[in-house]
Amino acid sequence: MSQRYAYLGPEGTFTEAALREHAPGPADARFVPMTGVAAVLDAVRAGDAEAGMVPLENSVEGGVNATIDELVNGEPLQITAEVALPVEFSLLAAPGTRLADIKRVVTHPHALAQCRGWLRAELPEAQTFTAASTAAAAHLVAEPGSSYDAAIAARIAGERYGLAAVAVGIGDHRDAVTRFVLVRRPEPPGEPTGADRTSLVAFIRDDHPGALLEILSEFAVRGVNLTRIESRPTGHGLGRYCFCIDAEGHVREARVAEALMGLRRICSGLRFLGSYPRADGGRPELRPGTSDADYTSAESWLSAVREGRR
Ligand SMILES: O=C(O)C(=O)Cc1ccccc1
Repeated sequence: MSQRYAYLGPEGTFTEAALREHAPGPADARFVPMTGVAAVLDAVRAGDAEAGMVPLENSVEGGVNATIDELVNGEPLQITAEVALPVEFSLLAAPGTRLADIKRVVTHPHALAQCRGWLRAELPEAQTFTAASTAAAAHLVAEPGSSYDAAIAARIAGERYGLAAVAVGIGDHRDAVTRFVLVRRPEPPGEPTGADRTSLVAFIRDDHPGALLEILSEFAVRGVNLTRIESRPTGHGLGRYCFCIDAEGHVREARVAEALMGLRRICSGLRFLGSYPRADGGRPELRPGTSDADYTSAESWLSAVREGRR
C-alpha cells in the first residue's frame, strides 16, 4: 500500500525539503501538503496519513511552539525519525520589485526571528507579518492584488510561485540548522542503532525546591546525557510548567529505561515521545558502569543476594 506522508505545506516549504531528504521518493510514497502543523498531526492521528513531517526546533530560535505544544498535549504521537537541515532564507517578490519598493514582508515566525538583523539593516521601515509557513507566505505574495510586497522563504518556493529573489542568504546566522521530526501513531520503537535520541515530556508532581534537579538526577546518575531541555507552560496556571527533554540513547537501553522508570515514579505525568536515530549520528560516550552489560550484571548480583547465594 502506498505510504502517505503529510507535511507542513504548501509545496516549497523547508519541511517539504526535509521530508524529501528523509524519504527521497520511494515510488509508492505520496507527499501531502497540509495548511499547518496541527493539520499534519491530526492527519496522522486520524489515519489519513501514515506519517507526518513537522519542524521541531532551530539552532537559532529554539523550539517551534506549535509543534511542541501539540506533541505535549494532543492525542499521543511518536517520533520515529529526525532530519536536520541547514536553511537558507531568500527575500522573494514579484519579478521587477526593487528592495526600496518593499514595505510589507510576510513569513513564518521562525524565519522572521532568524532574519531580524538583516531586516533591521536593509528594510528598517518595513512592516512584518506572519503566515503558517514560509511557502504559505510566498503563495500570499504571489496572489493577484496581494497586500504583501515580499516573503521570506526558500528560493525553491519563489520558483514554485513565480516570485523572484530580491536578496538571498538573508539569515543572520549562516550556519542555522532546523530539526524536523517524522511522527507516526504510537508503535513499538525500532531497534537501537547506537546513535539514538529519546524524547519525552515530564510533568512535575508538585512545585517544590529541587523539583527540576530531581528530574535531572534521574539522568545524571545513570550517565545519560541530555541534548535539549525546554520548559513549556502546561496551560494550567502561571508558573506551572512541563519539561520537554531529549536524551542520548534508546528506550531499549538499560540506562535510558531506568531513567524513564525513575521519572515515571517521581513525576505526575511522563509522556514518551519516541526513540529514534540521531540525524547527526552522534554516539554517547558511555560512563563506566552504565552499559547494558553493567545493568545485567548488577541485576544478577541482586538476584544472588535475594536468593542467599553470596
Ligand atoms: O517549513 C517551512 O517552510 C516553515 O515555514 C517552517 C520553518 C520556518 C523556518 C525555518 C525552518 C522551517
